[in-house]
Amino acid sequence: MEKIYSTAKICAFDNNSTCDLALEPELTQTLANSRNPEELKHVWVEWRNAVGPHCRLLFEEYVDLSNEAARLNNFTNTAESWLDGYEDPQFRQQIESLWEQLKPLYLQIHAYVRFQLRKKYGDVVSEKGPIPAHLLGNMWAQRWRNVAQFNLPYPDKEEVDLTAELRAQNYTVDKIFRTAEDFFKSINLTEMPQTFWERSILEKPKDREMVCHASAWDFYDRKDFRIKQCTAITMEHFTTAHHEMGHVEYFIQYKNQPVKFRRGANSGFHEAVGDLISLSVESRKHLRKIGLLKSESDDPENVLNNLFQIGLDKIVFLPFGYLMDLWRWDVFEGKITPDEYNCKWWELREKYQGVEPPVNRTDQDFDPAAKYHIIASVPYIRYFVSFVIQFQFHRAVCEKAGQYDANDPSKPLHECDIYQNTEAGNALKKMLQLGSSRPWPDAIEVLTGQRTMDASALLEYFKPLHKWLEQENKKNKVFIGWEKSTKGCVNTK
Ligand SMILES: O=C(CCC(O)(O)[C@H](Cc1ccccc1)NC(=O)c1ccccc1)N[C@@H](Cc1c[nH]c2ccccc12)C(=O)O
Ligand SMILES: [Zn+2]
Repeated sequence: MEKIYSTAKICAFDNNSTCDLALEPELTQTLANSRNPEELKHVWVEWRNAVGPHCRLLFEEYVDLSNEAARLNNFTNTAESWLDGYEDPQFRQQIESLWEQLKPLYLQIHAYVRFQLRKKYGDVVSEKGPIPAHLLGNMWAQRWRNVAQFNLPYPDKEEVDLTAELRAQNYTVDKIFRTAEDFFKSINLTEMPQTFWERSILEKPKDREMVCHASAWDFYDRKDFRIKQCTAITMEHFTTAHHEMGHVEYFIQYKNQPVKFRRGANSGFHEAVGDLISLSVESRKHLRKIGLLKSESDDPENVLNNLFQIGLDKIVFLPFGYLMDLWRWDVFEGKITPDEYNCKWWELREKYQGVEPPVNRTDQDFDPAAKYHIIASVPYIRYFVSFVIQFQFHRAVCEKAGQYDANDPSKPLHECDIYQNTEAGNALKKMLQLGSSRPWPDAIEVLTGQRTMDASALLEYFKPLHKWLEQENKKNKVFIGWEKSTKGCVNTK
């Protein structure tokens, strides 16, 4: 399935003699930059046609083999095996409770974006229904930052978008990774060893096919750590470089643990390290420090525009981060059978994300395979966990750096930047060095003083945006939530 996914190609929208377009970089770029709904629909549908049907039977076989392996390891099925690392029988209930706390914020940004998209695209976007998934700037509608420029709260205050700025300043792939490394070093974490630069693959090779989905690798010899990424000069890849290097920093911090404990406290911790650093990097204060933001003024409109763009990544991701394994847990437990795979997927996409397919789907399609983690058997609830705990980590390190104080409105959480603050870095380091040697509540307590996952830090970070969205949606009399989709998935049997 990885081979099918990593080598799949489709033909261009306006020219079907060009048929060598791959997910990265071509299709990703089109979904990010095209404003032509027909072209977006073409890329969205053709990608799914190129991967889904060819993976459908392989996936069924994978489910049986994976469950057999789980049983041989004394688990009931793969779902139980995947959840074992969270060491809490209440884990799924905790995730559901976190989603209930975060859902109101999601409903507000969803309603606002649907209103804006309707202004831009007209009736292809219904007033009260789910949002068509191909118009949101991303192949899986999991982050909507690429459609920020016609959704900004204060559009007349628009500043140059970061992808344009990176290109204007001739950022290279190497400079993207050196910039990320510089941040980690500045807070007293560790520079990349020489072999990292010699052995990593940071650009898509021209002479051969490669699994382009980014990944970080620990060779467990305490010296050899690498990243594989088909890096493009975009803001998304700039953030992904920090994400991948966060994995490598964790490898380095726990490298003196016994091999058994050279893992994240739980898988969400591993996904949170790089994204935590990105929360500082994407603050206006930091972007200005590294010359990616020219404007001197930090007036409230500019600050809110920036917070909104971060929300299009972080808030928007939450329902997707949840539904991915809601679907797979049911598949492994046999609650979703092969002929229900696709229509149950679209039920969850509508119920949690409020998105719909641009064209009707059937049980003969297999749209989950359009996402790397499904065909590569990479669990996904780890990212939902990460998107919650990274804000708890951010609140803790920002307090340590004296950049956040719950009682001081002049130091809001979303303006914090821990760059060059070694006290913050040392506090983070103490948690990372534990690896998986202690239960994860002990690890998170070392940094934050809390022993549980807690949505309050994320809600605190986005509080100004939440208030603005509620006012704006009320002013525009926008319908909050979504009615039943007119598109969807039909069983042909
Ligand atoms: O998949 C990734 C990044 C890839 C990864 O770094 O998480 C990678 C996935 C993977 C796992 C196993 C085999 C191959 C790829 N995980 C790792 O490399 C990794 C390394 C060490 C420990 C655990 C995971 N991000 C997610 C979502 C995401 C989270 N934070 C982001 C920031 C920017 C952009 C996307 C994301 C996605 O693209 O849907
Ligand atoms: Zn990761």
